[in-house]
Amino acid sequence: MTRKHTEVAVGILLRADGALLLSTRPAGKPYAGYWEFPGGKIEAGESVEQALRRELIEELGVTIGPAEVWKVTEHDYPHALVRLHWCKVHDWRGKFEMREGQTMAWQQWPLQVRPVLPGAYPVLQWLAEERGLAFDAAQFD
Ligand SMILES: Nc1nc2c([nH]c(=O)n2[C@H]2C[C@H](O)[C@@H](COP(=O)(O)OP(=O)(O)OP(=O)(O)O)O2)c(=O)[nH]1
Repeated sequence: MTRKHTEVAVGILLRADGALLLSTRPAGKPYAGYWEFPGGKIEAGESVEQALRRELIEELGVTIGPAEVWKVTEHDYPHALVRLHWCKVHDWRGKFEMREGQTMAWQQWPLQVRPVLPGAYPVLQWLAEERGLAFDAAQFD
């Protein structure tokens, strides 16, 4: 039987100084406590951009400006087969509030947080390559 994909919108929030935003997965979700990029499941009828805007208001209290899909990846977890639609985001407004009890961290390279969701490894690899840096996924398990 083929598994149905769960479509997910994910935001790579990039600060002017190059730092990117990661946050921890809230208690009660699969992989609770793992670091991830903010985002969540796309609901019926939503575009990636709409889903991302809604999720970031729900999770972080910030409203993002324009967001275009940069990469699409897939990851097969025991709990779900996910298709991740990654958007780089440079503009947002509002004050960050952890509305789901998570922790957030602006990270410069090399990233300091562990563990990171494995579904985010390919994008971390591309982001590192853009900066001419090496990325070793094994360090983030
Ligand atoms: N947000 C986010 N999800 C990711 C990343 N990498 C990755 O594999 N995923 C996967 C984990 C989950 O299976 C899925 C996101 O679903 P979720 O459960 O966090 O979404 P949600 O907030 O809409 O959840 P829900 O409570 O409404 O069910 O995507 C990432 O960097 N960020």
